Amino acid sequence: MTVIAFRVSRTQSLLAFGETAGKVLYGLNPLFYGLFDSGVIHRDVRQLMIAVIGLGFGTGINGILQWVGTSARLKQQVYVGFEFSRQIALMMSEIETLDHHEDPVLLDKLQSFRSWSGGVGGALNALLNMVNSVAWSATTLIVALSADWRLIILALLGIPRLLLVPVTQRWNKIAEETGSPFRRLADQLVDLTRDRDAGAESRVFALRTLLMQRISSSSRRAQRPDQDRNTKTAMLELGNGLFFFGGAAAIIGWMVHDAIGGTVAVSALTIAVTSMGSLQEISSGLVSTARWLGQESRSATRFVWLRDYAATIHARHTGHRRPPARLDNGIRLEHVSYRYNGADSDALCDVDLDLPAGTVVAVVGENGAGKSTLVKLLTGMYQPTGGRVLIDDVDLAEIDLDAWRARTSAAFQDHANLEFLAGEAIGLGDLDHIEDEPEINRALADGAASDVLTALPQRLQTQLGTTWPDGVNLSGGQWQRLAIARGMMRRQPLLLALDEPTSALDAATEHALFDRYATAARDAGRSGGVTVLVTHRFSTVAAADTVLVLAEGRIVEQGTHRQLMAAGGAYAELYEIQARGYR
Ligand SMILES: Nc1ncnc2c1ncn2[C@@H]1O[C@H](COP(=O)(O)OP(=O)(O)OP(=O)(O)O)[C@@H](O)[C@H]1O
Repeated sequence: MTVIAFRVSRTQSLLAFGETAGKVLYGLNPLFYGLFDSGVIHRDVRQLMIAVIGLGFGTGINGILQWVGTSARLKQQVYVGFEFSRQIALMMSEIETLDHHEDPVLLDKLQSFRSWSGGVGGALNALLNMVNSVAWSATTLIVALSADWRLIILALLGIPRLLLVPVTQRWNKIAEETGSPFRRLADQLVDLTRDRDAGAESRVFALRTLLMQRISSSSRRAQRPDQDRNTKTAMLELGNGLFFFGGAAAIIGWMVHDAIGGTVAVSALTIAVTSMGSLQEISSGLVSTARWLGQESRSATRFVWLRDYAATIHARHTGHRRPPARLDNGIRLEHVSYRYNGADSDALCDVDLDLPAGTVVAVVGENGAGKSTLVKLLTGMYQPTGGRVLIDDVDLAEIDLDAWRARTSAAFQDHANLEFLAGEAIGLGDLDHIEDEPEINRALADGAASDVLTALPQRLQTQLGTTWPDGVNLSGGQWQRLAIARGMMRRQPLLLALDEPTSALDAATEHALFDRYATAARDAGRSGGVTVLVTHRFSTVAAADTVLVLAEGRIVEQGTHRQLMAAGGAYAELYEIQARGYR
């Protein structure tokens, strides 16, 4: 990590070492104090001059070097902090699947990592502190020993404090990890107070007091391990301080006794007294450096854990085959099951299914039936825990996921409200055409969203989102239609997955849109692409080539609208119930 820190900004890293030179100069001060006392006692002007120049020069240069070094360190810390945030974002975005967004262990680790990212930013800081402390302690020790051998005992008195560092490190690690879930909870609750949509609900239901209570209680629970750790560390430090200063007082007393007897020079006594403070400071410096290093190494361990986690997921998906240019047979699910991490039953269970090339498939079913899970397996967001998804007879696990994604498109109910320029928010659906206005307008038309654009003051150049200067807010339905248009950007995808993208639209608009998808899908039949539409509205799916009815993770009915109606099963019954509701 230190190497990365050094690479991020070499100049600042090198300037930061100015402090080390300053520390060496500062370590010579006891020598000049001793010289000064001796000069006064022996009325030696030369000694006095050297002492005064030495002290003045050392202190002045040290001040400048400290200033240069500290400013460089601070800048360095910010640069390195950014670099590590960038690397985390890169690692997270490179993970091909979505499982990690739902893994509480990973989320807690990420929280610890974020909360203590100062430790990462301070990688070089910790190293510098160590180098500074070592340079300073070596200079001080040489100066002290040149005055009196007993001063080595002063240095040894700081050792127990250093030996106890692993104990405090353990306390720190426990405190950071125990507090992490509560810190994450507190952060999420604070986010709820900032989020506009959650803000509406929290006002309607008068949740302010409850939210504030929960924020306070989770913050308290997050801080409690820190407080316990601080109390224990303070007690330990008190013990260490008493031990050091008790021992130091005995040694100085011994030297004073000898000075009165004339066997120790007054200058040596001065060096002893001034060194005592320095040695205590040095031992504090070394202890806090060791703590920094400990925190740094814990952050590094989490960083490495995250990197290994990302690599494990990468390794799970080793597929490197290209997806076909067009689908001849279509997509087949062969005894596919999927169970979420920690769940005790399958969300999808032994699904055996053909989605023929060029067809439009509607998926219906009650809440929790497994519809979204099916879509996520088709788009490769999750890998089946059993069975295979075959793309023209090739297992999706053998296909390069990035390449597969480049040939698929989607729109989701939980779409992102991308607060970019309107044109970008749509064009992102196909990066090669992000600035291609005709294509963006075509996608808007295919997604029945052209009128959303008409209402925007600067059309495609309109900034979306009122949190930005001149930003425009959209209604839930308008955001959703832009998300659908984004999904329409890619021409002739092999899979177009539409997971309830029309839930915020009225039934008539959804019906019209779905008919349009069906026509577009048949027109685009040249690529053999499969269109999968998930919906709760049975009335909109009549145009589909196949309707799948899912219940509790299984396909319970399958056929055309007519066939299913004629069969008089669950589909026909639910269709009738919904149709009565609309009459
Ligand atoms: N991240 C998750 N972790 C654990 N279980 C999950 C997760 N997501 C979904 N499930 C469970 O898997 C099952 C299927 O969920 P899925 O979201 O696929 O249903 P759905 O048919 O799309 O529902 P809806 O119509 O409400 O969107 C449900 O029992 C749900 O509780």
